[in-house]
Amino acid sequence: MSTLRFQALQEASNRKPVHFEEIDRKSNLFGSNVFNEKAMKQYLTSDALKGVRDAIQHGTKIDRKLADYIAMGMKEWALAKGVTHYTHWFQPLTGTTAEKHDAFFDTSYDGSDPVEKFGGAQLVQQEPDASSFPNGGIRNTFEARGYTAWDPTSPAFIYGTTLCIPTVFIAYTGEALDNKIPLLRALSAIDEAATEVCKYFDKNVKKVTATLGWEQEYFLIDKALANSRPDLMMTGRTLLGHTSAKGQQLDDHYFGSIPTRALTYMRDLEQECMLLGIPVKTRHNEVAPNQFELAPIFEETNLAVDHNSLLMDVMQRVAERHDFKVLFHEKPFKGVNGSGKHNNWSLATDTGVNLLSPSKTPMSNLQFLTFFINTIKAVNDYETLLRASIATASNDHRLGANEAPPAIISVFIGAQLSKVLLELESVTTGKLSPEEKTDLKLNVVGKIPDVLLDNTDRNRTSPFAFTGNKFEFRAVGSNSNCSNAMTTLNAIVAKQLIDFKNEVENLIENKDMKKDDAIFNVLREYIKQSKKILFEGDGYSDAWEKEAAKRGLSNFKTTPEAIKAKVSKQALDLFEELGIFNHVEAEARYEIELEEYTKKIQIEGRVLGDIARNHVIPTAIRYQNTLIENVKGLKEIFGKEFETIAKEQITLIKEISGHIEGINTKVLAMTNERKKANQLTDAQKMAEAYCNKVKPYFEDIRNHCDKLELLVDDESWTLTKYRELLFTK
Ligand SMILES: NC(=O)CC[C@H](N)C(=O)O
Repeated sequence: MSTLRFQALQEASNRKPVHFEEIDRKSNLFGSNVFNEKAMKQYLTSDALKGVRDAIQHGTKIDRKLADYIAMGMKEWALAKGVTHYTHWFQPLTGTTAEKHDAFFDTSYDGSDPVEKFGGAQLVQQEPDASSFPNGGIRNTFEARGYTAWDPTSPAFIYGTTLCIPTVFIAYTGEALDNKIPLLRALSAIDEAATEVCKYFDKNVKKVTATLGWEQEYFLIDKALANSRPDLMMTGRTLLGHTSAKGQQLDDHYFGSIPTRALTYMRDLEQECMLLGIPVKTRHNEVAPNQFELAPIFEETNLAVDHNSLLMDVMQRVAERHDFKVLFHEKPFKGVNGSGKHNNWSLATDTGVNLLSPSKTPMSNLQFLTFFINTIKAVNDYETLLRASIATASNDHRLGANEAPPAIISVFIGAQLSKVLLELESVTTGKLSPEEKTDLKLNVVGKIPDVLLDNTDRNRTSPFAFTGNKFEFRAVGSNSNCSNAMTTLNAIVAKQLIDFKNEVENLIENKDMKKDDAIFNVLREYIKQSKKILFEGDGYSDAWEKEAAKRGLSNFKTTPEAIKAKVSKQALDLFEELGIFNHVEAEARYEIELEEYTKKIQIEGRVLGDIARNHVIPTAIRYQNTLIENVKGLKEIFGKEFETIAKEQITLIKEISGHIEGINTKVLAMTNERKKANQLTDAQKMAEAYCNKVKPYFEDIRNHCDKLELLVDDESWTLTKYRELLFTK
């Protein structure tokens, strides 16, 4: 009998929910481990507090002296909470978070005078030994010149006994080495561009903040069971495994109550989130068995991205206490729903207006339409770049499969707003008559809040859907750091708003138009130019693939194809113009992503080869031997007659041999393709070889293994099965 699988099953079925009780109500706990306004007021001098506030609100630099004062306050606060270490917490291009802890504890040169020390220098800058973080050739490994620098816009927090200081990670030569720097640059670009456009409608607007509310989907699998699967442990997904007879067909998990163990985990997790100031609000079961979702209240984008990265780390740690393993992979199980991280995005002014929310007056609705239509136009013009921003080896499995949006980027706006756009499309070219303007304001623009009240339609098949007061970018993968998608989205909309302003100004200055006329004229043209991106139908259907191709929309099914858009002239110009990436940075990131893709497929190929040959084949042979023994026995007893009696067994023996042969040939062929691919020196070509030559063998090998799983005696099958992974609660 296969020991590991059955031991794991035994362990998992003996589990009881871990005892957990909330220590206080959420509102009392919220942010207690965050160096937020409340803590700063208590621990900082008024000058230091003002310094931090100015840095957050206006990007003002904090000088060294002030940094010393802030550090002093931060240290006192942290020590009072039992903290012993501090770390610069950053997000290198690995997609996860990194940290190197240092103790506050220090001594004088001769070892006397032990003290707790932490000054402005330690707060502001550190040089981690970061030579092995991906940098795409920006730095040589032998000169690990990268440093981390404090990002005061995301507050420091305590996790365990460590004070974590959110930082950017930057090369000595100034290039960004992380996910945060480009994001901050994009956020500042959209702030500037959107504020300018807002001034057409309200002169008091001084700042526009991009907001983000992510939804994190994940699978929760019993730790013992997850650990019993080498593929899950090494790659985050199952590379083989026959579909369970029961999957998500009955929707009984989706619409059922949350299983007790999972719920206890969620409560514990939510408490941690409260302490860390992550405003989680929603929890529920997701479509596939053992799949769940968690969502917070939206926040400023930089903070929201930090919170999501932190959350993913915390989720895994809390899961340990509950004997779970969290799977963030976009497609851990074939044949059932995968996991996304839908990014709900909007823009908010410092005067308290959500720019993507229609309101009561025609004027503010014209503002809404301006931002709404500009966003559509941005997605229309940069659909390939947006697709590239969510491209990863793991998300490739999800896009277009089992209730996940397709790889084609399109925008859903609902029937009502489609009607509004249709009406705006026919406004007069040039100056509008007073009657037309009044009519537009009263009957089209002015009616938007009412139409939206009835606009309850949602389209879950759309990768980019308007949902009443925000856009939901649904194509983002559950395992991704949101910053890639958010940097791109905010950048393309920023660029679009800059162009819009220029075009409106041009009409005002050179065509003698009034502001409103100019705005209507430009918007009308944008609507006409953005038709191809709008799609209201079923994004999962084959008909849409055909229609999208006719419209000239891209449909990149794999990462190597999709990410080329990151180094297109259009993208390089955009990033350069907005100061988000220079060409070196953009090229470096593209290389890093290609390399990451190649490595992921390489690892999967190796793990699959290993499991197929070292687990599946020996198990199959053992079972085949049992059958052979059985046939021999039957022959002994029945003589010639055995041929009829042992017919089924003989067929089975042959089938098993066929699959064994299939596995061996395919694994060998795959290994050869890998060797060939490894010879390639061009990163794009290598990734393509892994994608088009190596990866296709995965399905073949898997098919043979999965067939064997159905043939071989359950008792001797070593790999924990889909039904066990998905239905053990
Ligand atoms: N219910 C849903 O919205 C399913 C979403 C799906 N899990 C995705 O990958 O995006």
